[in-house]
Amino acid sequence: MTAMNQPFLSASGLEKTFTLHAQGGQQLAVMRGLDLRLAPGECLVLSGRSGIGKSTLLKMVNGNYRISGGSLTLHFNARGEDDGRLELAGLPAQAWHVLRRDVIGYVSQFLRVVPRVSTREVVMEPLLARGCEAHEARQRAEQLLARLNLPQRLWELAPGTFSGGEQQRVNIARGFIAEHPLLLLDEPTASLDAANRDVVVSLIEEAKARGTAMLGIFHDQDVRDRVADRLLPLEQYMGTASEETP
Ligand SMILES: Nc1ncnc2c1ncn2[C@@H]1O[C@H](COP(=O)(O)OP(=O)(O)OP(=O)(O)O)[C@@H](O)[C@H]1O
Repeated sequence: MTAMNQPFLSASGLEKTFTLHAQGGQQLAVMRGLDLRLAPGECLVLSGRSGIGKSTLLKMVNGNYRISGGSLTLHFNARGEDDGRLELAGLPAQAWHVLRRDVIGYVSQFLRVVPRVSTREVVMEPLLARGCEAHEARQRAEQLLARLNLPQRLWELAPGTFSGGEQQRVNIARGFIAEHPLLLLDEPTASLDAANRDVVVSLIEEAKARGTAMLGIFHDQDVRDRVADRLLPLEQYMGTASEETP
């Protein structure tokens, strides 16, 4: 087996149960027994009906949701960078901070806006956090914003008042700028027009070519067909909470 066939991310028997503290500690079993292998340069697309647990899985991989059971593992040796496996269940907060800076990028559906921070700075920030020179980060940010057709007059403004599609493009630029080896994509094209969807497809293809492993959710069938190397249907891994819903 070549290094490219080794997974960069794997899950085995992964489980997620939410405890609803506001509702008397009621347990909501969303996922059980999920297995996956994601290789460098591969885009695996999560499929399944609304509420099946697609975003939940991305949030577990990003460390936003605690892992309830099973294992979720990064394999650094698959990229020839380091010899080792890193188990993500139970990692301390500081380790997640470093992982999100250097390893795991996340394009969420909605931009989390910090007031008074300009669009250009929002996009530059992941590179600056890694110690990249400001002029280089600025150049990369501007290239991406231009590619995503965000008008230059908006670059100096904080994106809080931008339209949904404009905010999504800022989010995409911020997510792709740091070229993390693992990228999580939660409906990155949901609010975009056809021309900008094409730009995102190109960004994904380029990321694949440099060996980025991607786990994504794409409701747009056309985009999904263009970017997916494989689909992972989540129905087979649903917990009892989903079985109760028609
Ligand atoms: N923080 C949370 N607390 C409690 N339950 C949650 C939480 N986050 C998600 N859930 C529940 O987990 C289930 C899966 O939700 P999730 O958002 O992962 O679904 P999805 O497949 O991404 O849906 P959609 O396609 O509609 O976005 C849902 O029943 C949801 O109510």
